[in-house]
Amino acid sequence: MTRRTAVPITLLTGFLGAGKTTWLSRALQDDTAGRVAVLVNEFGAVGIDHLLVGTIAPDTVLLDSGCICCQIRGELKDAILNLMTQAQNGEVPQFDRIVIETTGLADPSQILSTLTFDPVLHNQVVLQDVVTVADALNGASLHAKQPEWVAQVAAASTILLSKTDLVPEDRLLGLQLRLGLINPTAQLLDARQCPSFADIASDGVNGPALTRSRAPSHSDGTGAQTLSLSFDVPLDWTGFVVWLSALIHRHGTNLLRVKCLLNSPDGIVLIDGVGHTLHHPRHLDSAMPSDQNSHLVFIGRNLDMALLRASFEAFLNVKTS
Ligand SMILES: Nc1nc2c(ncn2[C@@H]2O[C@H](COP(=O)(O)OP(=O)(O)OP(=O)(O)O)[C@@H](O)[C@H]2O)c(=O)[nH]1
Repeated sequence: MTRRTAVPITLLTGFLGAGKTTWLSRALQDDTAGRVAVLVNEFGAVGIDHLLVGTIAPDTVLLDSGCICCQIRGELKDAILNLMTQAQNGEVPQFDRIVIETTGLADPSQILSTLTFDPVLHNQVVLQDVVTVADALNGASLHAKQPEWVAQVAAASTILLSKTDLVPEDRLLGLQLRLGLINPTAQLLDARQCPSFADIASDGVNGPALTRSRAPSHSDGTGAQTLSLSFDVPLDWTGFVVWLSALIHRHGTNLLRVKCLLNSPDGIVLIDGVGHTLHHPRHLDSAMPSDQNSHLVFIGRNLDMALLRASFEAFLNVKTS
């Protein structure tokens, strides 16, 4: 029996809303992508990213809710081993690379340790790249205060700067300097100019920065909370926009991430917010959960999530589950 060589793993990390899914979707569509299996870990009871990526890579696996780095490391290992077995049995297509997209709140050093030192995984997979997407718009202010952001930057073999189109050159230079101070060995690239896995390949000199990561470790005590709301009735758009704007205005610094996949009369719309920034809504052709419900996910710190739900329901006159 021929023994399969270890499958390379690309660990894709970056703070909430940095642009991980955007870059990954692009890389998967590149002609040189090859055969890729994707594992997505999301913070929040309702996964949205796997739906977006899943339209491109149908075998995308959503890991159960919970942070990969502290709660479900066993599940990550099982998911990898399951994938390998399924590919061997012909139940899923063969793949030459595994990409793991972590939640924006994961400290990669814990995951690196599992991938590198687990005695079973050790023979099956090899960690090839640690790619950290750093948000040029929010990186220098909002994210830099978060311990997970520092840990992600510190662990990178490649840092992909996203949203460079949204910031002036001088601000970009400031952030680049800062990133270089935290992790002087990572290669620093513009995410929009590097659309493929070949672009981000580290040269082997850097290697995954397991031992260099001295950033504070992430624990459940960071105070991050998540709220997921689902509903199946049409939404009052004007009311929703007013409510969301007020929420972001009031809680922008504590509200780390908003993601809404809405079933509207005009089709499926994705609304994306990072801190105070609300990105342009995007119409999606597919990527709707089979239940056809609308889903909202909020991630924040020091927020009263019960109050947030009550406020949404009262303002929009919608009952959520
Ligand atoms: N203008 C601009 N917008 C971007 C860029 N990259 C990402 N975005 C937008 O930023 C928002 C968040 O991007 P995602 O790719 O969902 O970020 P993420 O890191 O996967 O988010 P989480 O999984 O929630 O942590 C989306 O609305 C994207 O369209 C970029 O380079 N330029």
